[in-house]
Amino acid sequence: MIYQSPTIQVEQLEDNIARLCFNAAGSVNKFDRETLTSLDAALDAIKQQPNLKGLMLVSGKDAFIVGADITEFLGLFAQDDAVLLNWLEEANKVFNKLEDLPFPTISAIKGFALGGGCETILATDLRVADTTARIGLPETKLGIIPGFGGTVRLPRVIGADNALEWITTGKDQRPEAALKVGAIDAVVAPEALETAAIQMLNDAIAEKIDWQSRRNHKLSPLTLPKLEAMMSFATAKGMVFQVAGKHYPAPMAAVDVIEQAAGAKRDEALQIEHQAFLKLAKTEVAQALIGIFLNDQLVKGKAKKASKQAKPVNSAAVLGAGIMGGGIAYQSASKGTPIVMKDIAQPALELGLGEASKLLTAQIKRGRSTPEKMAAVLNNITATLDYSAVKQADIVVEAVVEHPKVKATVLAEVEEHVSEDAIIASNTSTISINLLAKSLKKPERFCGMHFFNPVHKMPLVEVIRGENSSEETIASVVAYAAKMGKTPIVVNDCPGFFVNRVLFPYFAGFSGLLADGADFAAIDKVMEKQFGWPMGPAYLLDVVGLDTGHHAQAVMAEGFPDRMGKTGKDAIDVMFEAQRFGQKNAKGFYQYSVDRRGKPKKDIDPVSYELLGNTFGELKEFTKDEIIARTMIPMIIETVRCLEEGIIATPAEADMGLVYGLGFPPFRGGVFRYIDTMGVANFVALADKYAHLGGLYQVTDKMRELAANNGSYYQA
Ligand SMILES: NC(=O)c1ccc[n+]([C@@H]2O[C@H](COP(=O)([O-])OP(=O)(O)OC[C@H]3O[C@@H](n4cnc5c(N)ncnc54)[C@H](O)[C@@H]3O)[C@@H](O)[C@H]2O)c1
Repeated sequence: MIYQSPTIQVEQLEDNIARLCFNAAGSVNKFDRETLTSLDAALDAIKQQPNLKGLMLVSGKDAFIVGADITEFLGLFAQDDAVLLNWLEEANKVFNKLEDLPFPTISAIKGFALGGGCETILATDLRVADTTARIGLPETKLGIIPGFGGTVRLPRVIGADNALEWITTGKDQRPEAALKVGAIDAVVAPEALETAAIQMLNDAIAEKIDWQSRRNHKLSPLTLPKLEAMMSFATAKGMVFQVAGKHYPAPMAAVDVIEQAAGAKRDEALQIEHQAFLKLAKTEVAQALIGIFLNDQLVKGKAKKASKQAKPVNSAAVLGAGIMGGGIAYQSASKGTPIVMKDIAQPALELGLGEASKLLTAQIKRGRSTPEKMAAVLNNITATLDYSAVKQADIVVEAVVEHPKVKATVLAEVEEHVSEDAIIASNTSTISINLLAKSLKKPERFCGMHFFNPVHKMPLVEVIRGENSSEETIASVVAYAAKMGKTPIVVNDCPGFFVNRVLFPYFAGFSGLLADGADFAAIDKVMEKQFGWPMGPAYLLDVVGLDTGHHAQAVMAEGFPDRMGKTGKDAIDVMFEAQRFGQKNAKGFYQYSVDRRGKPKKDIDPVSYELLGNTFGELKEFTKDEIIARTMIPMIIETVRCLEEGIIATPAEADMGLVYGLGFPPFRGGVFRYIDTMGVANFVALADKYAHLGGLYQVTDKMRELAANNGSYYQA
């Protein structure tokens, strides 16, 4: 044994080859500080070993190295520039040490080699992957750029154009794609990985492969003719701006760094990378995106824990084959849980199955599925008008029309037909879970399972705990949602549950602005372009449907009369009364048509201005800040109330619910990250300026207390 630590072991093989194995104690290898220090020491030990002729890097896990330890990032990035720069320089010395060894080196890659893992393999002279490998630099997705030499080595290995694409998109690559651009030198079967790597290393040792000139190429400036360089970078910048947009600066910074460092040798190029990294690491966007990554891990961890307590769900049933029922059936079937879809009307069943076929056909067209897979998914859906097929279901999801009496009847009926221990869940969006539970003999087996439309696209599922829901019921529904590929978040029962409870105050803020003469299209523009929502509130209401919105608003007003009770007619009422229901009947705030290529089109409609003008008078101008404050403050305060009342368990889950359920701009990280970034005291001061607008603008006592104590919702 040449070297041993809890994360790395180095042994000497025949032919004077050293085998360095990353093998941390946990389930994966990642680059935390301990592993970096260990790698440094291992390389020193290797350098001191006489007679070595080559080094092979391998992993003792299913994956090579999944990346840097992101849990260390927020704490690290909060430190002074000098500390952060020192960390970068020390880490890069280790990678340079690996690159500068006096003999050829090779990486044998299986599974993920991402971020720091990818930067490790780039520091060796040769790379062999097996068919399970996934290679890439995802850092820009976290609002930063690669910091361990990725922006320097990758363009020198695979060319500027390819590297720009890899780094700015952050996507991981399959081995065939990596081989095609020269990121790796061979792809082999998993069982042949180490043998193939040793063979290639021996070829290099025997000078059959010119590893020295490959290495020199990595240490030198990028060789690009001037005109070509200008074209590459200009094209990349145009593309990046279009895709990432102004709110996501990291991809553009990556292009700049590669361009600036193109004429430099390795060490100078690395300095350019360090400086850009330092700047990005301090941005609010990086904090928000890293926060989202960590929150996502937390939510996934909770789902994983729940699956240990869950009852296995081998077959499911959905009642109602409408928009939601059809979507739920498709999602369950395509993720491998057979499902019975029951309705009371044959045409509804045909519609539900038709929707599933449409989605599957689209996937085949995009090359993401095959006719065989499509047949298998459709075979997993049994459409029926009869309850008897529901008998063997482990879980039944009720998704019939949104009517308390109909749902009560259907729930009581289904309980008569299912097995003793089957779980029953409702996809209601507005009816109290505690109220619906009253129709069941065994309310402990019941909870809410609130999907979002369209089911196959929207990642969130709210799992709603009623006062009688058992923990096993909740755990089983959470596990089933996760098995369907969704992100489940558990909330307690209240009007609107979590997502709609915080959405409607935002709509109320929007309606208030319109009542004071604001232009809805101007509001949408600010909320989309400035704040970053995928749709502004008027457009969102059109998509949700103003009939649905009108109904849900009434439920919220009844649930929280002090804050959400209405005093007069608002913009939603005006649209509803004029039967402008939104996209569904082509008229809402906007008007909708289909363009020549068959794509849906949205236009300004003078009629809606006339209707609103008749009720609220002349249009007035509002500043961007006023628009953002008046719409966002009610949503933010209501989110805080949900946390204080225990409707949602943690700021992390609330923020993920907002990002996944409503498309809250990821670069802002969610409501709690947004307040923390602004400073709780600053937020309270801002809300106080608008307190005269009513109960939705009144901050809670606890918020005031937190502001006074200089506190925050997240701990760094
Ligand atoms: N559409 C959305 O955006 C959305 C989002 C989240 C939740 N939801 C909720 O999902 C549920 C269904 O909504 P939808 O939009 O799919 O409605 P929908 O009108 O498209 O479908 C309802 C289906 O239920 C069927 N049905 C009626 N009575 C039945 C019975 N006794 N047994 C079996 N089937 C019966 C109808 O034939 C119809 O096919 C509602 O509770 C709704 O609030 C809807």
